[in-house]
Amino acid sequence: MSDAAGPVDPTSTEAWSRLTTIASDFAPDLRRWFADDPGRVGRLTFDAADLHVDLSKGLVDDDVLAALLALAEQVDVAGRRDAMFRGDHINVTEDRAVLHTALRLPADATLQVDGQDVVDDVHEVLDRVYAFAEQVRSGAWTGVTGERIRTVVNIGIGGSDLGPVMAYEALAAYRQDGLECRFISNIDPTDAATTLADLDPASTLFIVSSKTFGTLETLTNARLCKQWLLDGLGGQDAADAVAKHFVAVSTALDKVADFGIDPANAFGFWDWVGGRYSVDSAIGTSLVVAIGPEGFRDLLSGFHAMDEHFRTADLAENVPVLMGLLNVWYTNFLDAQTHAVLPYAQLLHRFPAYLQQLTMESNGKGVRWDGSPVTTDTGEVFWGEPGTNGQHAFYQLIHQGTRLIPADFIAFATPAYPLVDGAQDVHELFLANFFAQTRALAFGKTADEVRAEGTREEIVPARVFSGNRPTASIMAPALTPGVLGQLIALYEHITFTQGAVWGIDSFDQWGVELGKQLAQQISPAVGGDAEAAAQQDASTQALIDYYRRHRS
Ligand SMILES: O=P(O)(O)OC[C@H]1O[C@](O)(CO)[C@@H](O)[C@@H]1O
Repeated sequence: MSDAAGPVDPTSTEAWSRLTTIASDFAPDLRRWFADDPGRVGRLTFDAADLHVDLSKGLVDDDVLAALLALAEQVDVAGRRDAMFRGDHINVTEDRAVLHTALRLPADATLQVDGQDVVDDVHEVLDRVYAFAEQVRSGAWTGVTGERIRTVVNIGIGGSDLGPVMAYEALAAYRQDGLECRFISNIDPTDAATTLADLDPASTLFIVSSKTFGTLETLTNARLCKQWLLDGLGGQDAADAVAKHFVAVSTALDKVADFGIDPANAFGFWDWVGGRYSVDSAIGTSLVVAIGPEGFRDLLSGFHAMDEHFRTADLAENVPVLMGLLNVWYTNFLDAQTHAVLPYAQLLHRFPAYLQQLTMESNGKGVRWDGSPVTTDTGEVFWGEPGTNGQHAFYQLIHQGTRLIPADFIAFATPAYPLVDGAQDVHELFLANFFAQTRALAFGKTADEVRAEGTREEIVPARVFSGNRPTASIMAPALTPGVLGQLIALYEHITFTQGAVWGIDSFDQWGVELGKQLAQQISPAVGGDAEAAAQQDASTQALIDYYRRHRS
């Protein structure tokens, strides 16, 4: 499967035909499959690093699995994976290597890419980030008035925000007391205003995080924050204040300097790190400040452990490959359109949002990496909320609605904050819900079972649960930095596997460009430029007109 030859069309493979045939009269019956096959759970449960993954409640039997693995062989998922790890330019439309896996290689590894040992580069920057974070954590780094830094505000959007904020929330138990991180992402001025409202400029440090350092939202927010800082400090020399209160993370260090941030206070990364794959680069600087270099090292080791599993495990035992293939089965053969991610861990409340960028910006594509149209549906709409909140909101549809919604359930044996209600361990009650939901979804409740409870016949149908609703259960001992790294890498590689099957470039994001361009073009019209307004379509003109009549 060479890039020159273009991707293999998955629908042209023998395995795809086999899957089509299987799907045509597929009648999943998890009750029977479990009853008839005592080995099912053992065969479909896997350990990858610290993650324990049970796929037995998925809609998959041995035939389906064999055909999916054959599909992976026939489109050469392993070859594409190896090309990624090697540093080949598999991001074809941007002619770039895709090497987020190099960000978590240990310092004694080597990886030559385009004539350069990238591991040296990675660790040189990591050491600088760690030294900076230690200074902030210890109080050695002070603001321009000599005050200790109490709040670090990360300014970034997309991958320069979602990863750090998700991990900051997830690892709340590992944060240093007395040092808070906040995050500004939206260009809605309300975001900056509410985030800064109760902060003291003298003890606030900003990290401007932007791969390109050209993103409108981030640069606008950075300017707002600079103004807020200078106004609040009153009379301090601007250059001195910026030097003590602003650092930057970017691949474009020249633009950082243009913004007025000293390159000595900037941490670089490389074009081979995609934004949505960058939380483990210097983009994670706010997180390093929060959890410390030791915590961040553990996070990186977790990523690396999952990378090694993905790189070396047989496809038949390879958890990201299996989960990616199952998603292809659900999407392309069983007509699933969305995928729920349901963490039974309050601290993972931003994980679904993080996965939305990872999966949907990666695989929401209509052309393959050679420019030809895709030959089948791609992408899945990822969404979710932490359990048990979701149970009291949208689980109704997952249990009894007409759509098939594969769902990943995530839980941890040990809670971050153990609490007891009287004699009852609340975490166990929480976990009982986690176990109950996947069981209910898999095995349902028949009409006879409903009747046996004495239910009136007219409402029996409403109380039946069909079952056979697929879930994957992911468990780990605890939500540590290492386990979080494994979890993120798991989903990165699931996303990779799906993209490889579909033959798409999962590492570009041209779909976000048109809206950005138009926003620049429409901006003068919003500000009252009649000529610019006249160039807009009738609907847009009318909406802008409404805004201009109603603004205060
Ligand atoms: O880090 P930057 O360059 O500011 O980009 C932010 C985000 O914008 C995008 O390029 C497009 O939304 C994302 O891929 C990226 O994470």
